[in-house]
Amino acid sequence: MLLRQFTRAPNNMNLIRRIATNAILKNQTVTTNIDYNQLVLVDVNDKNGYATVTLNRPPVNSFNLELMMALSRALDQVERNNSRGMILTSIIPNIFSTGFDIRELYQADERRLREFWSVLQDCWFKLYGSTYPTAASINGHNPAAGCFFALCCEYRAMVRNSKLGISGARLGISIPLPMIYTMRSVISTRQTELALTTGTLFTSDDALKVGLIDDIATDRSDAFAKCEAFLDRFKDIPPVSRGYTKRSVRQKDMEEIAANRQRDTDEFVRAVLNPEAQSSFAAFLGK
Ligand SMILES: CCCC/C=C\CC(=O)SCCNC(=O)CCNC(=O)[C@H](O)C(C)(C)COP(=O)(O)OP(=O)(O)OC[C@H]1O[C@@H](n2cnc3c(N)ncnc32)[C@H](O)[C@@H]1OP(=O)(O)O
Repeated sequence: MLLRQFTRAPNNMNLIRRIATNAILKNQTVTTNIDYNQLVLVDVNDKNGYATVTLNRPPVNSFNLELMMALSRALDQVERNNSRGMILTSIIPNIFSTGFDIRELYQADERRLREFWSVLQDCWFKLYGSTYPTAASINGHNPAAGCFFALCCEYRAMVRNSKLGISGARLGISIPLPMIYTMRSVISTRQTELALTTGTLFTSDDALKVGLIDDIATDRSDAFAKCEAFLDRFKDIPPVSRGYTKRSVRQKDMEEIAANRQRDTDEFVRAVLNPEAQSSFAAFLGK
């Protein structure tokens, strides 16, 4: 009960979340027969109160609408459980995520595409705007959208010999604002612009040098242990003041997206349906 009070969101952020949620309640595509609890696993460690959120869509954890929805539900669960912290990771041994499922983008149905982006926005509000401490245990390659979710966290440990970055430029996709704001919250504006306009995929050494990750790990269990050690740093910090401060740092970005959610979605649809991007997707899929 006490913990619930400590971790409650500031009122203005509740408003942002309400605006955000209302926007997607209209026109939702109904997806049936999906076991969302299996696509993203949520496990809470009783000893330290940390939740582990594990992406579980082999072979490469590509984000289709269903995986995105499962992540959104998992983040709700973490919030509801009043977890003391959260570690985002993947079940696949050497891959965190391949990013968006190209099959979701190629010759996409516009209505489903809009819903896809709307759910991504939700995930962003929930993860980037979370009050509890967050860490990403990057156990392998993480190009594109998976990198975006890892960057929403407060800390990243990545196993050596993996690559990470938001590579959309290589496919002819312009990068939407939530991704820009999120990367800019981790590295400088100059480095963000450079990374996103070149679609750079950073080696672990280069990612560490530029500040995209905080530590290099020897393997997945080392990455996970490093994430736990990061979360432990907040053990003696009162959570409510910590949460408010984190939210205040990130608030401007979220207010801007909440106020321009429709425009952000229109931009995403335009970016994905543009002929240059569509021919990259076709080439990827061997069409
Ligand atoms: C406006 C949007 C903002 C822009 C930002 C991001 C958008 C995106 O996220 S677009 C997606 C970008 N992602 C990529 O370009 C990554 C491409 N994939 C890879 O580099 C490798 O697959 C990876 C390093 C992740 C893993 O390599 P391997 O372990 O060698 O596996 P395979 O390459 O053999 O892949 C296995 C299997 O999965 C299929 N696959 C891989 N990625 C995707 C994907 N993004 N979408 C759909 N399918 C994907 C791949 O084709 C293989 O399929 P099969 O040949 O049928 O086995």
